[in-house]
Amino acid sequence: MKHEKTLSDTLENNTAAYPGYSVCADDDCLDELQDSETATIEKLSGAVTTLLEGLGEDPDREGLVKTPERVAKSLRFLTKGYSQDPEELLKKAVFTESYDEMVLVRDIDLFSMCEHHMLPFFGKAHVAYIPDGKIVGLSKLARVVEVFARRLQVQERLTQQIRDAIEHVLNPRGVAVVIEARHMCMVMRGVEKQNSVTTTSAMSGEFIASESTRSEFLRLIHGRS
Ligand SMILES: Nc1nc2c(ncn2[C@@H]2O[C@H](COP(=O)(O)OP(=O)(O)OP(=O)(O)O)[C@@H](O)[C@H]2O)c(=O)[nH]1
Ligand SMILES: [Zn+2]
Repeated sequence: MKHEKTLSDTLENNTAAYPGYSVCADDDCLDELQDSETATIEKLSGAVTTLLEGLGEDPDREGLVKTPERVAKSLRFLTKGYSQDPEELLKKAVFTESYDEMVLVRDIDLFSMCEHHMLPFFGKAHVAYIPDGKIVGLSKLARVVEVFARRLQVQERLTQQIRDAIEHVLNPRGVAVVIEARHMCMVMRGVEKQNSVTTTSAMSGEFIASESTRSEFLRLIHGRS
């Protein structure tokens, strides 16, 4: 949908104005988009003001006057994945190629927010697939991670969604995704375990059927190739 594409391009630039306006070329479309974004920022800002009051803060004191709007814009950026379609994004760079060995992009930085506490979790994703006649632009694998990470998530679902999007678009011989992340809700509060790291994996096809393929992937992501 052209509105969504324009909005996500804009949020990519992390701005409330619309300089990234390029997909949707008519003024009505731009106005509609701006109105909708302004309304969203206003709604979020109001909620942040309520939060500040709930904390016993004075939202009118100098340091906090702009905070509701800042937080609103920051949240829009951190959840921009809602307005992006990961499968469309992958389809932008699919090429016919006979390469049929594993392709692995390792150590993709990711920042997400847990849906339980809306606190960050962050770490690395490792994404591999074995092509079956089609390859995809390497950056698109990292972009897919980004789209799903920029939503409220649980790590397990994030891992599976990345696998499923690649599976749907490329129909490869197999996909493997491993995410290693630290959850701030377990570090800064709650159980307060500073060094805990959570690992999740989602695989398909040959990564499940062949133990040697799975072992090769695990060896490669841990840098012992
Ligand atoms: N499975 C899973 N759990 C998560 C993720 N992010 C946060 N959590 C957990 O979500 C759970 C929510 O548990 P609750 O008991 O409802 O919330 P809580 O009282 O704040 O829990 P504590 O964090 O243990 O203090 C906690 O165990 C969190 O560690 C995630 O990505 N996957
Ligand atoms: Zn949490």
